[in-house]
Amino acid sequence: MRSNEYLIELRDVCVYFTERVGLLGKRITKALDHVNLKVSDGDVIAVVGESGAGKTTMGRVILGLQKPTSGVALFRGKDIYSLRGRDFEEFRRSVQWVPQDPYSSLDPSLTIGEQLMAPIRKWNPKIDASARAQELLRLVGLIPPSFYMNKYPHQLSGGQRQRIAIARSLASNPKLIIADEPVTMIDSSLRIGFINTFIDLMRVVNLSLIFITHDIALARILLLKSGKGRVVILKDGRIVEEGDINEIISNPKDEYTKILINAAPDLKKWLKAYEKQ
Ligand SMILES: Nc1ncnc2c1ncn2[C@@H]1O[C@H](COP(=O)(O)OP(=O)(O)OP(=O)(O)O)[C@@H](O)[C@H]1O
Repeated sequence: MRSNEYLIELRDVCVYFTERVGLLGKRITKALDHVNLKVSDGDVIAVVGESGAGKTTMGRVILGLQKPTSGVALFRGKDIYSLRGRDFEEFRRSVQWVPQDPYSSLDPSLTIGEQLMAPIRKWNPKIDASARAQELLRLVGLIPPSFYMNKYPHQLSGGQRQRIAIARSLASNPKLIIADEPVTMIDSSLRIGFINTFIDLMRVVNLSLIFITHDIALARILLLKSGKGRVVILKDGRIVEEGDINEIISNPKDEYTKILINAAPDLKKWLKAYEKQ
């Protein structure tokens, strides 16, 4: 595949943060360390790692928010950090972010309708913003949409707010959504419903998804339900394993992957049942 056929490509990307320690000393954190990643249209990638592994930094590099210290991040074969004019607009439209905490991304003083219609008008000035906002609400399972249009964020549950954040990320008709621990703040009983929402969206809207999580069991559910995709295991800024989730879970090559598996009780049960087969 030629590089411009990938939606996103990270080539040998390093992100090093240098902090002063005392008067003369400095500490270097290798948030990403020689990372290579290829994302094609329609891909589902679960990025799994413990706190501090570099997951959010990887997302920020792809979003154009964190310039690599070295290496390149490409959007359709062009360096994200050199994009200008139309290419930059196309990139901004195509790659969107669903944050962990919808409180931080929603404006408490605006109704849900207003928060959705603003980006719709920005990206598609010619379409009926109200109709499109209601269509997006329906897509993320908030039905009837008219009920939600005039509500304020504080009038909704955490799960509903997170669905609004997903709807808003769709306003530009993106090609890729990067969801950073999108279900962490949601009650565990509702998480599977969220995973289903993402999977439905990918089918209906033809999206690629990078799903960031510390929970390898959740990654497995996402990948199995979507019927495609792969897992990327990040540790200390490095990709230690990448591939089919079931293969990696049943035959982890890296000690760190074993630690992640042991930290997920559901997976241990699944592995036992799998070994008995
Ligand atoms: N702006 C920054 N300045 C200094 N160090 C940073 C900065 N941003 C991230 N780091 C460090 O880089 C490493 C990776 O951070 P990152 O937020 O990408 O990890 P993460 O896997 O997303 O963790 P979490 O699951 O806790 O969000 C951490 O050690 C973090 O402290």
